[in-house]
Amino acid sequence: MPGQLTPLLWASGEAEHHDTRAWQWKAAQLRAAWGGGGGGWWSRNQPGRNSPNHRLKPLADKMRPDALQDYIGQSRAVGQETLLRSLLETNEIPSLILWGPPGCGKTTLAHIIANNSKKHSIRFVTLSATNAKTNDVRDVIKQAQNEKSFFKRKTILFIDEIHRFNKSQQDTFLPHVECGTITLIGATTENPSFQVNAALLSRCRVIVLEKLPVEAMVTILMRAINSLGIHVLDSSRPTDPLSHSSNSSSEPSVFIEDKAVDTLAYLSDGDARAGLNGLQLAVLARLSSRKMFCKKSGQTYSPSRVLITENDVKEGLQRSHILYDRAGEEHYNCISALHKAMRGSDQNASLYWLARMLEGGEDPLYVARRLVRFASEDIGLADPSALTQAVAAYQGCHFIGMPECEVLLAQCVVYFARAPKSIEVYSAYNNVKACLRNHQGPLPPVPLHLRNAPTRLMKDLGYGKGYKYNPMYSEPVDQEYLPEELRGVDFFKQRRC
Ligand SMILES: Nc1ncnc2c1ncn2[C@@H]1O[C@H](COP(=O)(O)OP(=O)(O)OP(=O)(O)O)[C@@H](O)[C@H]1O
Repeated sequence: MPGQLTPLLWASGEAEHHDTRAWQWKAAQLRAAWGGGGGGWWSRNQPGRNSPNHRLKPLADKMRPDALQDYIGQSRAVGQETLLRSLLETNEIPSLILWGPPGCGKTTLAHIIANNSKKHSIRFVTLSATNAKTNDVRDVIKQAQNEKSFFKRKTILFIDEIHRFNKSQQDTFLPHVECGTITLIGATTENPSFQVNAALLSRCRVIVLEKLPVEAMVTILMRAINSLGIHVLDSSRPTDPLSHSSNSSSEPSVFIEDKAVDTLAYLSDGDARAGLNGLQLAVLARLSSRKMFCKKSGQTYSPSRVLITENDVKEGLQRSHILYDRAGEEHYNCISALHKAMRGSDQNASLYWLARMLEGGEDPLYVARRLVRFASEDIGLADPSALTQAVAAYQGCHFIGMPECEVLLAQCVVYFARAPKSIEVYSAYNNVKACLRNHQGPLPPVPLHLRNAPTRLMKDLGYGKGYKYNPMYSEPVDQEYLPEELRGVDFFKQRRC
């Protein structure tokens, strides 16, 4: 295993993330790779090549298994001895919430259930909470009611990213799950105890899916590699595949180093979509740059063998990651850029970073939570109403969801960019925390005069003795409120104590 590499987080060039032109250039390169030079080989070799729009589908979608026996890993959730497995086998599907990290197989499991249910004449309807409106849910429910009463047909409603539905949207289907008009299957990357209505949650079985382990990732990648007709090169037998040019067809033979497969499996961090996208981009990039220049003849030629190396897959993974990443580095880069733009009072850039996140499918509540923090950390007492604004924006987003809530966030972001800034409270509080953390030995006792004395014994021990009750004095009271050993310390002025 490549020890020093961190999954999905190797150096990607800070400047590139913050440079729009670099971003656009990467996207253009990527598009070229998808439809460009390698496209011919790709469309002739990829799985599902006979379907009319097969060139448009990502490899991950094409490799999605249709049956449970091809579903890799996740044995704790759907292994042989599990309850869910026996329910699926007898086709008794309960309402489910599939909870797990991106690319671990939630949609795939729903797809397998859909396939199975079609065989038993059960309707399977899919909605994505990122773009479905409450009316879409109502339509599905109405149809489900008709199907149930006229044809005795059951309906399974699959809602991808169910956590993006707000409370009132989730309330729409609660009674229909309760009375059995629909069986609900929701998929979410977020903890359902916080993001799914308690009433709805109590009517669903929560299935926890895990990050796919490296071995499962290798199996998934190897299936794709085999179906693409790519040969795996055994690194224990060092031969140069490019030196053998026995291939007579015009199609190149594609090879991949075995360590490239291992590295891809490892760096995908349990996300099969990232791994398969990375593989696809590595192959396409290598194929599209296949033309070589021969110094001797002065002509270009295309070698009949192409080798995908460890570096190619890293590059492929990095490219796919930039475009599809919602849970990784790009998500943190963008929120950091938004925070800094607001801190720098640049309303223009603040709006840009906000839109870039929302358009990329970011959860609006994630952004709203950051605004609540910003209100106190960066604006603080320079404009205390900022905190109210942020909390209101958070609640508004929760009530109305995307896309309607985007303007609430935009308003709040511009308000914050324009607001006066003060870190007085934030840094004073940090000074107090540093003081407590750096303290050696037992913490100083609370001064006796500041202690409450609800019992006689406490009074006898001197609790509350000498305390001056401020409202009784017309002039400022001279009284110490810090422990004895901190006397004179001013957290608002000094950095450390
Ligand atoms: N357990 C699995 N077995 C085989 N292939 C898998 C498995 N999990 C994922 N895949 C592959 O990865 C692709 C992406 O998986 P899927 O769409 O199910 O992820 P997801 O958990 O729904 O992710 P997200 O939360 O990002 O939507 C699938 O199309 C499939 O090719």
